[in-house]
Amino acid sequence: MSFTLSRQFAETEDRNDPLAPYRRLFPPAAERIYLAGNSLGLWSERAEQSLMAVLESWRHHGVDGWSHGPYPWFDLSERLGRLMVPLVGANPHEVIVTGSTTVNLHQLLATFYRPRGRRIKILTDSLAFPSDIYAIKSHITLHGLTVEEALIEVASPDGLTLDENAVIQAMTDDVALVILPSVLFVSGQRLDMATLTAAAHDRGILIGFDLAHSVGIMPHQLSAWGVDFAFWCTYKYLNGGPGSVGALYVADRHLPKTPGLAGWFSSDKAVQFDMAHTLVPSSDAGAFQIGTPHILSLAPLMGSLEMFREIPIETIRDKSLRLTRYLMDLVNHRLADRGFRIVTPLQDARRGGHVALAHPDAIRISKALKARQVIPDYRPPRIIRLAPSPLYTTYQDVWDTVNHLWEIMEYREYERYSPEREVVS
Ligand SMILES: Cc1ncc(COP(=O)(O)O)c(C=O)c1O
Ligand SMILES: Nc1c(O)cccc1C(=O)C[C@H](N)C(=O)O
Repeated sequence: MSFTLSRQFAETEDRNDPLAPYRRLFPPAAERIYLAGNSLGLWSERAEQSLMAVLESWRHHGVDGWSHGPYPWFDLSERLGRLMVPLVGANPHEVIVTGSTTVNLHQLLATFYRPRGRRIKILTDSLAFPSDIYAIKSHITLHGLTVEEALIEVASPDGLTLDENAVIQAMTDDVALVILPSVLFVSGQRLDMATLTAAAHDRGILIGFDLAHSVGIMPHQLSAWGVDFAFWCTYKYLNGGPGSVGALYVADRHLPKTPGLAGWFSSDKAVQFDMAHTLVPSSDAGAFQIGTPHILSLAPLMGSLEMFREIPIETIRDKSLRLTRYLMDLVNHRLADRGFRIVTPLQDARRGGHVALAHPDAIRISKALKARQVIPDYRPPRIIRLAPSPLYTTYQDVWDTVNHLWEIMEYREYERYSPEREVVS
């Protein structure tokens, strides 16, 4: 066995890892091998500290917490938006922390989907996250159109990945809007957002991306690529906690813009408390907020985003790629002939932060991993997703995971588990 496949290699990599000190800030990472950070990132001490600070501010200041204390709540969404700017490659006024992935997509569809004449269609893909499809269908029907006439879901050649050329070919002159994921949630394929954006614009089509599976794990250049809008969550690689507030980006050239769904937090902050019945929308992305920010669901994110302020996103991407490459190498060498197939693209530029393994016994293997305190998740069709999170996953975690898989297969341990799905996974 070559040195790179040995556990000593993993130990050496961990010793040389510039992000190693951050793992100590995530105590649960030492209690199990947590590889579900692409679903819900782990609790950190920093997140707890900022949550406690907000609770203390509420206790101490009451209603004055909106304007007093270490983190006044009134413009917290804007300030957190600015912390997010380096992660998505935008200008500060283009980003706001608000809503959730799905709610933000509703807001952006309400704002940017304007079917006119022949251009009535929304182009998306057959592998998109279901919530995005439900939101898109809602807006099509709200416009009095049928899904059959106005939705294009580009087919996948293999049920797991997309061919970007096929997506571009589907950008016909009846398409008004393209909505795509940056990284496919099952296979982990990363789409070429720059090329897709240029192709959409060449054809006079607006384009927006769901960044749920790429934010916090890789750099983006939304402004430079010319993306019209984007939306994402903060509870995966950004570790904001369950249900933490999401975020969105709207390109400068679309600002100022009246939001499709307005509320009093869409207001220009200088006049919001005039309580007038005519909305004066904020001139920046803050206009796409609706009601009172969910401060308790923003609070942990403040502490969590401090870590991202300290670390260049390129350093995170570098470790992420090294971890996933190492994982795939180990799977190829140690689990050959065990029925696994890596469905995530092997090229660095074409994959996101997780590795997806197809196996006929994926559910039972996932359960056997969990029983060994290794936390993956399962997604149809027969996919085990493994997401190393650079702030807290070690190379030794990766080596140990593959070793657990080897033992589970060697001793047929997975046969002890039922193939029934769990309700939430
Ligand atoms: C790609 C993608 N889009 C949308 C969602 C829905 O996010 P939310 O439930 O926060 O609206 C998720 C995750 O749940 C997701 O992974
Ligand atoms: N948002 C989630 C939830 O509320 C419960 C369980 C899982 C989730 C997820 O985020 C799953 C995730 N979007 C996925 O990639 O499958």
